[in-house]
Amino acid sequence: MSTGTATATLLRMRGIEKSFLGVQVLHGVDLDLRAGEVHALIGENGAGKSTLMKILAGVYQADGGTVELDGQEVRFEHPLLAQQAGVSTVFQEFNLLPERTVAENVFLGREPRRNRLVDAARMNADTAALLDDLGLTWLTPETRVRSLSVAGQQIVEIVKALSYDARIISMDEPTAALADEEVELLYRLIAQLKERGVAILYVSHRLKEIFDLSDRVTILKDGSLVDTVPTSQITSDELVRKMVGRPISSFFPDKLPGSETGDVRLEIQQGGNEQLDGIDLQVRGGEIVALAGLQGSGRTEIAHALFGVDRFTRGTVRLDGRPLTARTPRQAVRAGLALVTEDRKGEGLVLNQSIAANARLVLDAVLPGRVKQGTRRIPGILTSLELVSRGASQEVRFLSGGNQQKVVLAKWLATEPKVIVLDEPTRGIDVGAKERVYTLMRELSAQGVAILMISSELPEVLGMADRIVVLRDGRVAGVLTAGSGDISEESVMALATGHEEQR
Ligand SMILES: Nc1ncnc2c1ncn2[C@@H]1O[C@H](COP(=O)(O)OP(=O)(O)OP(=O)(O)O)[C@@H](O)[C@H]1O
Repeated sequence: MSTGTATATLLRMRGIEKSFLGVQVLHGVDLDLRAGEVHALIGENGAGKSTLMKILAGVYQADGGTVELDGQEVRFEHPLLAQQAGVSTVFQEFNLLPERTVAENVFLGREPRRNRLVDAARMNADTAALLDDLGLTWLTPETRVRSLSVAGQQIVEIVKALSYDARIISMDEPTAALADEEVELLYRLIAQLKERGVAILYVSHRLKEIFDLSDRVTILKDGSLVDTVPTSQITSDELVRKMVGRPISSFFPDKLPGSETGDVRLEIQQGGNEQLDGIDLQVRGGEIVALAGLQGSGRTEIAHALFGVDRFTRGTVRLDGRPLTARTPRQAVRAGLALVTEDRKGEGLVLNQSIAANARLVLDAVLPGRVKQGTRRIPGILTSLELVSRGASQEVRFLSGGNQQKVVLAKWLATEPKVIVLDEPTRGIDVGAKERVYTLMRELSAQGVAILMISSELPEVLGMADRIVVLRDGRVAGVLTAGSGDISEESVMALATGHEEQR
């Protein structure tokens, strides 16, 4: 136990100020980190979380305020200086070299040498010792990073941080790309880091994680500090109110009055290819059908096969009764499909172009005849998504991650699709904006759009879907209907894992 160190303040940030291009985004923020604590940092999209984290990491320089480490004022002019002082950051985009091994990545730029040559044996042994210490014996120093899962790569980043004797590790939405079982692994690793007295600064939009993991939570709003509180002393409603500035009453909005389920718009009969087999699926106009399942169960593969990214080699797909044979995404869009993917790295957004230009990207590229009409809808869509920006002419690279995701959504909604496939539509989006996305889904349903939603967040699946199609190993493991009584997180998981018989 590290109770002796649990209260020692390692890091003290005071009055941190930061402006970009003359616009102030941090207004005198204070933050303390104690040894052995998980300190959550939360706030709406654009609140300034990443900026504060990057100042701590030496990526950005603060315009004002002070940072003290162990009571000594420090100023990290470069990320390497922060790292050498024991302050490491695990960003969402990893800084690993995929073709090199785990050990080569951990010791990149400071390889142990013997007679001027890299001492690979020692490097591997030192890495093995670090892995061993954390009980990560399934990971070997000689493994090439490219062959690792996202979780594996994240672990390499954490091991690298520890090899620098990190006493502070910041994590930016570390579970965003992890499967459920990998999240468990991360939780265990975080518990071990705490035991060692490492302070963890944890940015996440998932409230469950904040309550599962954190000892204290700091809330930012519009670049200002709202509060820092022990997590055990705040309810999730209070937390949301401090963050969004208003209570969120019914998180999942009810169906709009007059919403009716119409004819079948999308139908897959016995769809199959290398990954999928015997997929039967129907989505009616006005209906929201969720695809649930573990990562690799075939959820995204169905979306890709529908959208012409991949293909069904068996079975038939119909859209409004007519056979759909999209061989390319372009054909799929023309037929009336939209596929909104979780797009965090800006794939599909042209980062150095404006919000306005990005929002009409699909219209311009694929639906020239509808540009005028579609473009008119864009401002309304962006407003309802609560986009935080300095106007439609702002380049998207200057938007926060969550706000970039909203532009991706807008780009697809502007095409007025008949069938919309939403792949993890609210990942990285704050709670207030999530509510807006759900309301928007209800509005689209009321207009007769058929919605196919892929989501790893079971509360979202249960809160929004009329039917849940649970996949396992590329097949439909079962279909659950909303309001039928047998529907719960457990029943979905039981189907997804194949453990239904054991319950
Ligand atoms: N390099 C930059 N240049 C200009 N403005 C920037 C830059 N980086 C961030 N901003 C602006 O600073 C503000 C805070 O952004 P930041 O990325 O810190 O938010 P965040 O709280 O991490 O949001 P999210 O939850 O969406 O990731 C936003 O208004 C953003 O547009």
